[in-house]
Amino acid sequence: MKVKNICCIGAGYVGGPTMAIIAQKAPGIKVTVVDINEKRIAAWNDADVKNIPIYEPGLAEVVAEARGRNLFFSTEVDKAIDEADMIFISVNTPTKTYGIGKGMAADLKFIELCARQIARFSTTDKIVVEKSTLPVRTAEALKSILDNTGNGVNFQILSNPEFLAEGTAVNDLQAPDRVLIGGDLDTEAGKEAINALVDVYAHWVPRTNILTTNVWSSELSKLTANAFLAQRVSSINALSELCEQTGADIKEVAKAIGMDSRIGPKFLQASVGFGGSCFQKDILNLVYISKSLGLTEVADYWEQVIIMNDHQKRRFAAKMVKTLYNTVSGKKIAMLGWAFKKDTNDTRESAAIYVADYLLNERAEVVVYDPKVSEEQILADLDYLNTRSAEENRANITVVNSALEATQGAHAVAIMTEWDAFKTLDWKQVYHNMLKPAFLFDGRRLLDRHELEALGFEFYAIGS
Ligand SMILES: NC(=O)C1=CN([C@@H]2O[C@H](COP(=O)(O)OP(=O)(O)OC[C@H]3O[C@@H](n4cnc5c(N)ncnc54)[C@H](O)[C@@H]3O)[C@@H](O)[C@H]2O)C=CC1
Ligand SMILES: O=C(O)[C@H]1O[C@H](OP(=O)(O)OP(=O)(O)OC[C@H]2O[C@@H](n3ccc(=O)[nH]c3=O)[C@H](O)[C@@H]2O)[C@H](O)[C@@H](O)[C@@H]1O
Repeated sequence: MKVKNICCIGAGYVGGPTMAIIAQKAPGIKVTVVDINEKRIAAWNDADVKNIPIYEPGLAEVVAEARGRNLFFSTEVDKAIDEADMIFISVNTPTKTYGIGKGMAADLKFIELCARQIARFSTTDKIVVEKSTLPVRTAEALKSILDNTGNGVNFQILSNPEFLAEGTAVNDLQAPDRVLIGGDLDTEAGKEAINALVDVYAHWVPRTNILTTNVWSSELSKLTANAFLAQRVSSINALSELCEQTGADIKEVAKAIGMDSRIGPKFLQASVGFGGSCFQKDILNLVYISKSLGLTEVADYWEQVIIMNDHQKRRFAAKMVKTLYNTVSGKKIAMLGWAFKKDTNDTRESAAIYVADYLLNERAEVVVYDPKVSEEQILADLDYLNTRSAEENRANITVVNSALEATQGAHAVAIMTEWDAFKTLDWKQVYHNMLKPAFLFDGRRLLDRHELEALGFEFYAIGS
């Protein structure tokens, strides 16, 4: 079967970029991305392509090329479902905040709603593709809903997890290390569905890089990949603390071990802690599944990755307080960066949120600058923690429009996100702007200690 019409439910960080690339690379396929969030869809359709809702290098150009040709954004979910022969589900699967599994399990209510909607509005056979990250065996639940509530049409369910990283999404999608497709390898209809999706990707991905497995392996591989990646960050961060106590330098250690081809150099950058919408959520999900199956040791093993990450964020904030003579009360602290990594406007689970919260508890006056994150988002992130009232947050945090403005009259500066622009900042001017001694805390190992100390800064960097 040849796919002609794709619908993707969910126009977020995954659905938007993924479908834009499919539309760009397969101009013969009509791709419609739908969402219930009208504001988001309006932004995707904004006449000025610079206003699309997700900042991702190179994405606006791809959208400009395909939008209106074979790429469409719409709120008409039902219509797009019925017209499509393949439907991607790319909705959010956050950690549950209520009931059984609260704080650990993935909340699948949005997935179930999609399944029920697909069942209700489908009048022809469909291939349904899990693009969202899901607990292993979710396809079983999807199948049950689709088969029991549908109009008698046939559904094939595939798992096709997404491995893109934010900030590099376009490149990751255009040249993926691999594409993973899980499906029912035991039936002809299952194999046909798998081949249909393989053919979509084969428009630009070499067939040798398209891996097909059974559904459960595919679902579990996604959680496993994120767990391994996050584990590397927690491992290097654990050792960064040891470096600080012993005179070793985490950058030198990372380089030394990374040159071992069995270990490899990637994902060994010590930091103030990993953030992003997925690492924590997916590991918690893995821990929850393991616990549910009675695998206590497996659960404890992976939970440690999160425990270490929380420790790293707290430790960084505590170090600031200790260095500033054990009090930051009434002191102005400039935080440079709020996004969870550079080249994205996404702030979900960013370490900056937790460090700011800690400093606000210590009654600091926090000033934030991020080149891509709005004041509205920063305040919403803090309010979401519910640590204090919205009024109290607004009284003690200020968001400004430049790094230099943020550092004016500050007691300390903290680098929270590794934006390239912070590397080339006029640090001499920053020093001049600040109260003395001028404390600088580098949570990303972005700056050169010798240069900054030569300018007069009291310099602290993670892992040295
Ligand atoms: N953000 C990332 O870099 C990656 C995320 N993932 C996974 O992809 C999934 C989606 O993540 P994001 O795109 O970041 O989430 P997101 O929150 O940016 O986007 C999800 C969208 O789905 C929409 N939605 C929810 N229910 C809907 C419904 N019933 N009908 C229509 N639209 C609906 C929401 O309005 C929202 O715009 C998650 O499972 C996540 O774990 C996987 C790889 C990378
Ligand atoms: O499932 C997902 O959502 C995605 O999660 C991550 O992608 P992402 O969170 O966008 O970004 P990463 O580059 O993985 O960074 C995650 C966090 O770890 C931090 N990090 C990363 C690498 C490193 O060496 N050190 C480090 O502190 C980053 O600063 C960031 O806060 C994975 O890299 C993707 O493969 C996956 O698809």
